[in-house]
Amino acid sequence: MTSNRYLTWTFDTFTKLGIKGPTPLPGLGNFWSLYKMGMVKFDIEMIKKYGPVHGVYFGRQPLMTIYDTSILKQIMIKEAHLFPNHFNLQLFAPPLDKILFTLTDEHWKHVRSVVSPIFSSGKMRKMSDKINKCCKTFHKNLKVEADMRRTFDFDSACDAFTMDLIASVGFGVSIDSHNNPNNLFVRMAKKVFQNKLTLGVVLLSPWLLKPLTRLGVPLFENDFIQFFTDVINRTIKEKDDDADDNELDFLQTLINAHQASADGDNLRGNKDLLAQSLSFFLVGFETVSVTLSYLCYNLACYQEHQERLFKEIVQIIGKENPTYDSIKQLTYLDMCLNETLRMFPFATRTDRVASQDVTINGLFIPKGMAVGIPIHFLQNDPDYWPDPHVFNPERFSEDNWKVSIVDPMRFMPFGAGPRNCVGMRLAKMEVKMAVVHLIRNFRFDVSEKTDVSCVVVVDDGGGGGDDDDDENNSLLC
Ligand code: HEM
Repeated sequence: MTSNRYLTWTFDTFTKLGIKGPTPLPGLGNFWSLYKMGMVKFDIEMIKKYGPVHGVYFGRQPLMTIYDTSILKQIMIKEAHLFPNHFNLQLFAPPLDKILFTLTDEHWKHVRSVVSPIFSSGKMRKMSDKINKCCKTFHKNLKVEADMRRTFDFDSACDAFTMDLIASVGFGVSIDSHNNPNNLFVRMAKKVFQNKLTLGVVLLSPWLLKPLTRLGVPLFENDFIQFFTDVINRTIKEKDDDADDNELDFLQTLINAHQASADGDNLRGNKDLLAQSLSFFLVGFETVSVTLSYLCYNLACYQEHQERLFKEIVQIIGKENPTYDSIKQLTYLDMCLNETLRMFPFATRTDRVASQDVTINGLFIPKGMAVGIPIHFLQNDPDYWPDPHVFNPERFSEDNWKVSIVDPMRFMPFGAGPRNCVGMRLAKMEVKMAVVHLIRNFRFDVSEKTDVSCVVVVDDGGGGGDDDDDENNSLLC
């Protein structure tokens, strides 16, 4: 039985297609096993047990997990027009139901074409100053900890840095959230991820969300939405037509794009505008923070790679502020970042939905079927990546990448095809510029006190970065 966009729940959906999978629980699908094991382990177990194409029930939605990269290439790239949308759990109430990630078909195409130029290389170049400013605040805050030689939570420091970035790059607001946790912007932004009740519902029975939302229980608190609606309305009102292009933040650029067409309908109304601005928080905050944190952790664990990276940074960037163009020369940094994204991709999986019945490489995929793409296991399968848990940036050296038979579908931390991550360029630039500022000033080491999130920066890296004139920077984080 097929509905307009999704397949409806029937126990024999996969049996009819001749596809194996774990037995679902009535009403919960395979949620219980998924909840117990976590997404990554669940994917690995299911692939081992039921093969590279198998069926699971994600709540009420049958979902075909596909691990075969030749089929994935067709779905995500070559035949992407047949799989234009994400599987939308319809978690979000307005206006968040309009964020790019959840939009579908023509509406998605339209908004993506408006949003994409915001992430062009030209625009990225103009972002450098703002990012450097946030990096310097980050460095200053870490130095305080270093001077006191105390252990602290590096993840939280990365969160604060990323929050400053979003406020500055996204909304043109300059903050230091590490030292001002009670700042209104910081408090409102933190509310994004704080509604525990509805998050619990999302995990256990997502289909309850719609009725709950109708009863007035939103996924996100209303004052958060109201705060950002006011920011946007104020910015529209105060729009400065003579503003220097370098000064434009994303919100202002979006507003310009919105108002560029004669009918003002480039983004369909302020709701689209609000949604795209808010999506900076939903998709641009934790992704960058976690990636930066893991990269520094890897460098702390593998001192020889940190040393090599330090030398590259000192040689190529020296004391200068890094820029969009200068960081392109940091090939070893690129390798280290890629290897981190391979080991710890923020999105452990992504998905697509078939818009019509289609047969790919002999596999029949009915209209409305959701296809699950297990990014984490594709990038960590020991049969393909030897010693996948070892941080080995050499895997991404130009020579190895060229001569080895690396299948590009086995490295897709930002997804693939027309529906890939629109913010990839910005994300990579933010992480790399932060690493330049940190590594030339500090040396990261693993703390003996804690295992994962804390690293110890024992001394000034000796790179003499411009961030600080003092010698002997020492830091525990
Ligand atoms: C290291 C950081 C990041 C990672 C690993 C990441 C990863 C991803 C992935 C895997 C997807 C799904 C792609 C697919 O299904 O093919 C995605 C989509 C998306 N990302 Fe990112 N992302 C990051 C940072 C950002 C940032 C900084 C922004 C914007 C400020 C952003 C905006 C988006 C948007 C808007 C989409 C939806 C695109 C669409 O549906 O057209 N991401 N991201």
